[in-house]
Amino acid sequence: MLTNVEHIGIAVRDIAASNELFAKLLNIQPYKSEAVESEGVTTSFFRVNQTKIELLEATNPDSPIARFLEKKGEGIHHVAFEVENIEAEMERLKAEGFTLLNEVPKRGADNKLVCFLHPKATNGVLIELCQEIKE
Ligand SMILES: CC[C@H](C(=O)O)C(=O)SCCNC(=O)CCNC(=O)[C@H](O)C(C)(C)COP(=O)(O)OP(=O)(O)OC[C@H]1O[C@@H](n2cnc3c(N)ncnc32)[C@H](O)[C@@H]1OP(=O)(O)O
Ligand SMILES: [Co+2]
Repeated sequence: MLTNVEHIGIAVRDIAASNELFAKLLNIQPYKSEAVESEGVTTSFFRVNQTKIELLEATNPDSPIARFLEKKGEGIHHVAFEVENIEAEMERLKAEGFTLLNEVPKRGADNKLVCFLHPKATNGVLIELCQEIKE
């Protein structure tokens, strides 16, 4: 079950400058900055009521964010949905014909397990599934 839009991922070239811009826009400070080495990104998170804005800057040229910026420039990169059981959702979506970009849930930012669906199978929108990691 997809319960809510957990975050909207925005690709940016300069996360320090974008932190200032979004802090002005939202009138709040980011609650977290976190690097995710496996994804070649550094992120910062702003909480906006039930959802979040995730800013993403590439930390190496092979990062998905670097390739996205090269091709499309700054902008909305993905929409992340919160799920209660990521494995069950991955199985359901695979059976429905969606293309999973990772067959096993992987560690994301903000204490989550994540999986991505190929945008070609979702009308050109990169979709991320997120499940909170309960300690
Ligand atoms: C996990 C940490 C954090 C979190 O929230 O926890 C994150 O969100 S990390 C976010 C960064 N990580 C990822 O995005 C992982 C999943 N992404 C991928 O595997 C790739 O980026 C992929 C497969 C979506 C695209 O790979 P690549 O750019 O190497 O391939 P192409 O350039 O050939 O793209 C293929 C096709 O897809 C279109 N595309 C690419 N990125 C996006 C996007 N973000 N949204 C929509 N469409 C996208 C691209 O334009 C190509 O289409 P075409 O019509 O052929 O031009
Ligand atoms: Co994300």
